[in-house]
Amino acid sequence: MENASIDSLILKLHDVDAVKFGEYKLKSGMMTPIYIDLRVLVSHPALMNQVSSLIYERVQEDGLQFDSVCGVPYTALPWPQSSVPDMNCLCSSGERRPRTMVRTKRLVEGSFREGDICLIIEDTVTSGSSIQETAEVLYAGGLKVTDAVVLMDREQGGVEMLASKGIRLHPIISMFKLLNVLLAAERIDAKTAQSVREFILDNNTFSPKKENSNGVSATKKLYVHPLAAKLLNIMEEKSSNLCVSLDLTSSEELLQLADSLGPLVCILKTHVDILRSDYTADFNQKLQALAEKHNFLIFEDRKFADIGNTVKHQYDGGVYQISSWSHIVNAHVVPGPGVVQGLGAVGKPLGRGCLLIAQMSSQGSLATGEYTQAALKMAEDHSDFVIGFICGSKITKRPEFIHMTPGVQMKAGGDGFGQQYTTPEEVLCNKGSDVIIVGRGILEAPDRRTAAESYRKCGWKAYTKRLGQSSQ
Ligand SMILES: O=c1ccn([C@@H]2O[C@H](COP(=O)(O)O)[C@@H](O)[C@H]2O)c(=O)[nH]1
Repeated sequence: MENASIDSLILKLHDVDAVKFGEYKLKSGMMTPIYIDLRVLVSHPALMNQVSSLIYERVQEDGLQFDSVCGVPYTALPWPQSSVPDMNCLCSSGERRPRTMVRTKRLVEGSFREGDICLIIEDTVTSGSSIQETAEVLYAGGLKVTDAVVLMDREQGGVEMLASKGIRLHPIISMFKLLNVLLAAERIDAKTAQSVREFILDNNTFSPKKENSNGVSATKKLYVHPLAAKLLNIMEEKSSNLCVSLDLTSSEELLQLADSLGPLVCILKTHVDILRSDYTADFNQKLQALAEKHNFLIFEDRKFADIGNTVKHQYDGGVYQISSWSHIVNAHVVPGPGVVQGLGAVGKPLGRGCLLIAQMSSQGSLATGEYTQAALKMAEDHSDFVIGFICGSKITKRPEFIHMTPGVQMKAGGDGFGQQYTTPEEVLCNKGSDVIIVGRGILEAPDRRTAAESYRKCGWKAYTKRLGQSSQ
């Protein structure tokens, strides 16, 4: 499915007022700053044709197998006829029909055989409950439902809720994509886009997530990668969400500092390729021993960015043999999913985890908008290896992913080479990140240990404040 056709559709939907910003009430009673009203499409046949083509494309691209199609009443009720014209189209009598009609009419209209698979088509999904209600009616009629296609996913838990009921949702437009396109076209300003993003992230309707929304305790979280669970346990045990970035050129100095700061950090980050000639293979073993002694994870900030086969070798072999000693590595998403697959081939059997670089702290970074969303999608598709993100702010409420933010110092500012610093409070309380990554804020301090302790204290206080817990 071409990005350009989705982008053009989003702009046209905005033109015809199918996307509105303001104060609106959803079916559930929830107030929302954005409302999607696709009923207007009946007055715009050309636009409806474009929607139908995109639905058809999605059906083909995702290889969906089904015997008949059913639209969710009322807006999407006629959509199957135009979207999948050669298919047997059914109509279900859902909750929204008057009761008398339900009693007097068949629940499912159209011809079908018991056990047929019916594809559901919907206009907009918030919680997924309308698709679920339609599916119930179809089940009662003897049909099976495995998949549903939706034009607009508000990204408020519908995908997860339906997945929990055995229905895969295939969205064409997602809320974050829509906001990015409208923002890029200057149809909305950055403030509006941000407030809608925050609303969406704060109003997830899928209850298992709500139960885990604090996310502070590994034991409270579902579906967490074992390494992410270990990290969350370390954070709680040590009251630390500080990742220290030891960007030093001497192995000896690095190891000494690791021993000194080890008790204060949950992660120790390295750039092993900046070490000078005093690097020897036993550096890896010594660092591992310190990680055991002080209970921290090692994160080699290698930022892999090549095709799968190459990163596999870079991770596993070469001078540094990174996979043998680093619990966590990271990767740019620019090569596509092959980079995660290549790293995963090495890292998964070793129980390692990967962070995807969804955003960067440097000025003028190109890792924004759609790129960030692509990183999120890649993480979702590889959650058996990806444990979270390098990012400036929380990009997903999915509890299995940990957000780690570099470019942190006690005072906001920069370094003259494009690095941009934000304070721990801003990153953890306002941007919703989980872990702060601090390098020169500690390395250039007159007393590194005292500085690290200040960052630990301040970081943990801000994090626990956000989670509504008391700091220790
Ligand atoms: O977007 C990014 C990604 C990685 N980094 C790395 O974090 C540290 C930050 O060091 P400071 O001294 O605190 O600036 C460094 O190792 C970077 O390579 C980043 O800064 N931004």
